[in-house]
Amino acid sequence: MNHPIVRTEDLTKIYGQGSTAIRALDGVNLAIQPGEFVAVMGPSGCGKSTLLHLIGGLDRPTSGKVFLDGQDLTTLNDDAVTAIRRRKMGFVFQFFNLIPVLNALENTALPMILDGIRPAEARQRAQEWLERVGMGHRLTHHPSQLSGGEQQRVAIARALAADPALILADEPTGNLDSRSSEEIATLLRQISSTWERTILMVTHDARIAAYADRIVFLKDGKIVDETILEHRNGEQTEAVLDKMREIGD
Ligand SMILES: Nc1ncnc2c1ncn2[C@@H]1O[C@H](COP(=O)(O)OP(=O)(O)OP(=O)(O)O)[C@@H](O)[C@H]1O
Repeated sequence: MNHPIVRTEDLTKIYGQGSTAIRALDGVNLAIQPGEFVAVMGPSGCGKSTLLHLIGGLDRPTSGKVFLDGQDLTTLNDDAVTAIRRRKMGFVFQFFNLIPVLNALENTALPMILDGIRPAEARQRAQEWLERVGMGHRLTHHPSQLSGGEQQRVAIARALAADPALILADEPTGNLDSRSSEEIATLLRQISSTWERTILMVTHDARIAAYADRIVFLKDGKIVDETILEHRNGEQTEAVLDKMREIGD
């Protein structure tokens, strides 16, 4: 078996104290293999965002560990976690988070330039990834000149261009219509299958989750079920919906 890119060990997050304490995550053990595309689903408030934030080093657990590429993030100071986040993780958000005054190429190149990569090389890598995600014809467009689906493609190129070990996607289709959502899910599938990148995605949408290799179901902060998908092209949406009903939405 491969060495996992991500592994959590009894990951627990408690918000607040005493009688108002909320156990948002409760002893989560999850391993994600290189090149795997994993979706996390579960009812509202079950801890999906908390899990993504802890793995992404955006917040710290109450107890338990997060290993990224074998390194325990929970033992590092904030500066070291920030450096790992910048070099080893790519984030994709629901609202794209592109910089309005920069064009697609500049948005994609900026994180690399901030990380010390020469601007010419950063722009070249940015252009290559924009072409791969189907945005080669929109390099000089600004976010306001792009559709939601196109903006998300730019955000995905930006996340990939720095060659991260892990892509974390938080409701990447949450702000898109159903056609654009399926196109973005198809692109994420391709990023995993063709370019062998590792993806952890949180989603409410069973149709989108059905493009992953594996779906992990969370409830009340615990992993309660897991489904390995055979088709990975959205065809098994009904089976995912059945599982969600079984778990209780
Ligand atoms: N900063 C915080 N302070 C206190 N409680 C919090 C905080 N963040 C999250 N929670 C609580 O922790 C639990 C898990 O929240 P989380 O946002 O991880 O759930 P989720 O599954 O992502 O929900 P949704 O699907 O609605 O986005 C919820 O009960 C939430 O109210």
